[in-house]
Amino acid sequence: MITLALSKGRIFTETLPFLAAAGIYPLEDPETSRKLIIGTNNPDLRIVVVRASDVPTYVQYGAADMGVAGKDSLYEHGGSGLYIPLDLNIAKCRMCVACPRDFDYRSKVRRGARLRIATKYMKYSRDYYARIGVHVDLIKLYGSMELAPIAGLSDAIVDLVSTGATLKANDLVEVETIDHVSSRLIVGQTAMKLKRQEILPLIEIFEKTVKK
Ligand SMILES: Nc1ncnc2c1ncn2[C@@H]1O[C@H](COP(=O)(O)OP(=O)(O)OP(=O)(O)O)[C@@H](O)[C@H]1O
Ligand SMILES: O=P(O)(O)OC[C@H]1O[C@H](OP(=O)(O)OP(=O)(O)O)[C@H](O)[C@@H]1O
Repeated sequence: MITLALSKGRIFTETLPFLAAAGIYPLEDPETSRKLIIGTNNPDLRIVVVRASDVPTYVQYGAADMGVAGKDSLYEHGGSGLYIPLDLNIAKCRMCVACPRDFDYRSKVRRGARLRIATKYMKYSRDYYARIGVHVDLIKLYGSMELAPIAGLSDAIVDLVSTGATLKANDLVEVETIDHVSSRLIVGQTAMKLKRQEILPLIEIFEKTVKK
């Protein structure tokens, strides 16, 4: 039995074509079902539905053999116990710094002002600002980052941006791009050893299905 960890929403939806290429179809839709373990037409493959940021943890500890996780989740997790054999090139977005239109981010950074940054992505933010040598105070949030600068909680945010619609709707502008993000196929190191024969053919099919 192979257990695949997916988060519902865009990762689940965008992974479906890869599963279909391998002749695999989930028996239920996580958007409508409350079940967290979903069978497929292949009795040897099941899907566990977890939070996007929990996918690497399930795979690391062998509770799932494989998973699909965004580069953001993988970076925050650290990658311990994981192989990352394939960039599926799905759920594409970018990790950005954004702030209110009227906040002079560049001159504050230039003058060495200590910035308050609200984010869900503590490691990405810490490493980025350490790399460029800027002192920041990080405030950990779990969602709706765009509200923080409007509500006066922070000067700026580090968050994922795709179309830019959420920033625009909240009068924020992107001032730095930290990284380009897409989702990756991940495999647990133990699973790769013990279930190699089942996993390798799947990786091969997924690889042929990647859209460049
Ligand atoms: N607006 C977006 N457009 C495209 N891809 C995105 C976007 N936002 C996030 N992603 C990518 O899709 C992945 C899954 O996003 P999803 O919204 O399901 O989870 P999340 O809310 O970021 O995480 P969690 O549920 O663990 O808090 C993210 O890890 C990221 O890589
Ligand atoms: O640039 P955009 O296309 O507006 O996407 C950016 C938004 O997407 C993500 O949120 P989340 O996944 O929680 O929400 P979503 O369902 O709106 O994408 C991210 O945290 C932003 O809020």
